[in-house]
Amino acid sequence: MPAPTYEEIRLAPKVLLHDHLDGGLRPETIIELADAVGHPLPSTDAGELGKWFAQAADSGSLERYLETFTHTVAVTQTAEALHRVAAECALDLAADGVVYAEVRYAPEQHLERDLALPEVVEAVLAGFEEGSRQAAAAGRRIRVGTLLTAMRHAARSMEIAELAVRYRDRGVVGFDIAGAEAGYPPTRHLDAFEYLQRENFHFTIHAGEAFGLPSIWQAIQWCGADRLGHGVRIVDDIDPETGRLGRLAAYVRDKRIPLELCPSSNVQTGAVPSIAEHPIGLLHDLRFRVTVNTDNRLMSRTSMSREMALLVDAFGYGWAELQWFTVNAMKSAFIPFDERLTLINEVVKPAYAKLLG
Ligand SMILES: O=c1[nH]cnc2c1ncn2[C@H]1C[C@H](O)[C@@H](CO)O1
Ligand SMILES: [Zn+2]
Repeated sequence: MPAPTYEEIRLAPKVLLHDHLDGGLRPETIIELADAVGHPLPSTDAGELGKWFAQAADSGSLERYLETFTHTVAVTQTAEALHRVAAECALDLAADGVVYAEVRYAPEQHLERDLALPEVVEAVLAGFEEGSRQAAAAGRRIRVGTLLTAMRHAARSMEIAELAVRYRDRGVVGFDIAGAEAGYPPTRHLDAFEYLQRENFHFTIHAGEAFGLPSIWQAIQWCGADRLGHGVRIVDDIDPETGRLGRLAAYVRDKRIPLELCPSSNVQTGAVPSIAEHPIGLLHDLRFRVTVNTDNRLMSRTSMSREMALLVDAFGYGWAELQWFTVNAMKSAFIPFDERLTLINEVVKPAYAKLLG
């Protein structure tokens, strides 16, 4: 069977668990929003600006990669701006064939003007609803859940965890911590994770991206993370010659802990040397609960379809593997089990059954 093409992949249903709202703005929108608030940008030409983000993020360091967010955060400090970028996010994902997405952002980064935390959350939720409604009207159905992120270098994780729980029945489906990993272990936020567990809520933790096994171990065994944001460094606990797993890697695989892998982002931050050398190949072969994600579509100039197409090219994957990634992601989502099952059985499987022929 011929390899899936980019256009065929775009039309196939896909599921995305790790995508940052402030990492996915359209360059044109950044320019308009920046103009309205007088924020200076490296370029006011949409094509040039898109290139600038990709090049600046292509730094080989997570810290330098994160500096590019100054611009996207600076222009999203009002309810209108947040509503707009959330609506456009839902539309862009739907146009790319994503049928279910969990999109995250850090509410604490949008308080520079006069918004309060609940206003930030409400603006984004309303934007996702509006974008999803417009996408459905255009024949592209998408469901978007929100994860609230706390910044790991800051000290607001408890407040953000409480905010997430407060909005749990209005579209917020989980919690996350992000930001520079080295020097900011997840255990700094243990009180927030313990609170979330007491509330029977769900969370993922960025771990094992720019720092290795101790970060993954803490995220799982101290903090109780349901999923790992990236988690790619779990390969450090696998013998490359024999495929033999260390205790932590065995635990992650045995417990079916989902890995939110983001191939292009990992190449940009220097976590891996290239897509072809990305440990996703090994982790797939060893049947870890692997999922494929975009991380930041603007900084990586990517989409779910592009990430999948890159893997098809590098590893020779076909529809069977793309279905496996998609079902893995849907199984690992933070929405209720019956709703996940419905999406798997009524949306994902019938479409891939046709593609598999
Ligand atoms: O891949 C990432 N690792 C750690 N932090 C990240 C990554 N991508 C985005 N962020 C940060 C920058 C954003 O401003 C923040 C919230 O989305 O999360
Ligand atoms: Zn991320």
